Amino acid sequence: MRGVWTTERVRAAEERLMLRTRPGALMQRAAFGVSVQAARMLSEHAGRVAASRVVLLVGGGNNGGDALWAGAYLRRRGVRVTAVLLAPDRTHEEGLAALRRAGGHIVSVEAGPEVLAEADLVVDGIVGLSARGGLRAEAAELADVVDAPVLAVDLPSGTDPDTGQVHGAAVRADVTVTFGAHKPVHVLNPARCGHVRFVDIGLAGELGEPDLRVVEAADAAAVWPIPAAHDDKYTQGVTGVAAGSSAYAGAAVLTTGAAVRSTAGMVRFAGSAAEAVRARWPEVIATGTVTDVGRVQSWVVGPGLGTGTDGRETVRAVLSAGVPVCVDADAVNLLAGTPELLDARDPDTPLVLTPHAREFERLVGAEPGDDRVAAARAAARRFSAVVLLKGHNTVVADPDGRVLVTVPRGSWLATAGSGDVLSGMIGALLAAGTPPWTAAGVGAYVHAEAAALAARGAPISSSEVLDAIPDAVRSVRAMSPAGERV
Ligand SMILES: NC(=O)C1=CN([C@@H]2O[C@H](COP(=O)(O)OP(=O)(O)OC[C@H]3O[C@@H](n4cnc5c(N)ncnc54)[C@H](OP(=O)(O)O)[C@@H]3O)[C@@H](O)[C@H]2O)[C@@H](O)CC1
Ligand SMILES: [K+]
Repeated sequence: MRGVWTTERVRAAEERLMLRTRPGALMQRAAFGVSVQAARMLSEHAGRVAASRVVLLVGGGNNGGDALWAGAYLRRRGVRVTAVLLAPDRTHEEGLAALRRAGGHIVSVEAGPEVLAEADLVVDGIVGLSARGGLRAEAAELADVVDAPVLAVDLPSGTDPDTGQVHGAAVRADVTVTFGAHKPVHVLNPARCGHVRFVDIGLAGELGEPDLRVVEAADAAAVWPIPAAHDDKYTQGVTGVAAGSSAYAGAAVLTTGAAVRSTAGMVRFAGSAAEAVRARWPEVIATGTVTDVGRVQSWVVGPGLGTGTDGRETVRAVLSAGVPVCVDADAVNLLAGTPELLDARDPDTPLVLTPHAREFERLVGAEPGDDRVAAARAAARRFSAVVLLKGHNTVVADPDGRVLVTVPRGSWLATAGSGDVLSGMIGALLAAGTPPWTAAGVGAYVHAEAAALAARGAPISSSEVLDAIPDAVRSVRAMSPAGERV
């Protein structure tokens, strides 16, 4: 898993590191990294480095200082560098002096549109970790006329470093160079950041435990249940699915199918859509009610269940079964309407709640808001459950405060029934004994991978996501040396 640290933690780490380094050394390391990436982009986009034109947008802080120093380094490679000063009275002095010495041009904001029109590359050094709110008017006007590729220093200006949210105007970068650590914006708003490149400034030893973690292919490969010589149909776990209704048989078929496709374990189904489930998935043992179903090692409850009395009693029965439960869709709504249902749960029974934003609002009484990580964390603590908050970024919070996020790869999952597929996958992982936080995070990762594989650039349905689960598992195992070893 890749670690992500908030602004506060990065600043504290930088302060500790600065006590042991010569003044200005960190900025120069950072800026050198920016200049290397800039040269790479110039080669790619302009076909040359020397004699190409770079425009630096320079705000009134150290982010602007980084841009100015990077400009000075680029001058050594024969690049024509022009700095546009957005806060002339607060410009980083050493950086400005370094660019001047190196032969860079300095212009005021008024000249910005003219120099930008000639640029082969624009370096965004408007604002970094101190960013608050969207771009201010002058910066916004300049950002608006940029046509050339953009390299953002630390983060695209105008995005919130800790939530990735944009309120107002913001830069859209092709490449973002981050120093010493990945920050939340880099994983929560990849659309604004473009490709994120890491520059090591020696911070690693000062950072401590990450605030967030990003799920990677290796994590999925390491935990995905793959049958070995000693396994039989029971050792990978039996998933129970309580989903669907006469009105929503499709949800039952999708949820059950996702559990079938995810592992070699067995799947049992309970509900009024048993006939439809049996017809589509002959390997499933399907019965009418939860009480008839026999032993399972996990339950998935909720998709298409309805919010009537039958649904409520199903949720109650499942929560009192003493096995891990993934609570999705209508089961989340039922918990929101009847919180006492949770009393049926033994406090030691692991629970994964998988709300989307509207379900989350019903459950918690407030929208997730800008800080979705904080919202998911608070809900996890409140319900003593893993909370998987769906959205463009899926956020998975454990009651102990740990948070996983998945980085979106397109919006392919914005299709009816995709949540049903996810809950079936998580249920199968829970049945195999995967700890709930990991099951939810890794389930979401492979779900997104399945969608990306199925889509290949065109819109898809949830059935196609479901069919692509085995390919997604193969793909994460192939991407990861850990997967090869399993
Ligand atoms: N610490 C280190 O060791 C290292 C730090 N490094 C670098 O320092 C950067 C942090 O620098 P920083 O703290 O000087 O502030 P920075 O982000 O440049 O902001 C400047 C000023 O902009 C303003 N402003 C706020 N919001 C705004 C908006 N939306 N639109 C426009 N303007 C806005 C606000 O001023 P205000 O006008 O509100 O008084 C703010 O004070 C960090 O991201 C990294 O690049 C690297 O060199 C590595 C070593
Ligand atoms: K920036």
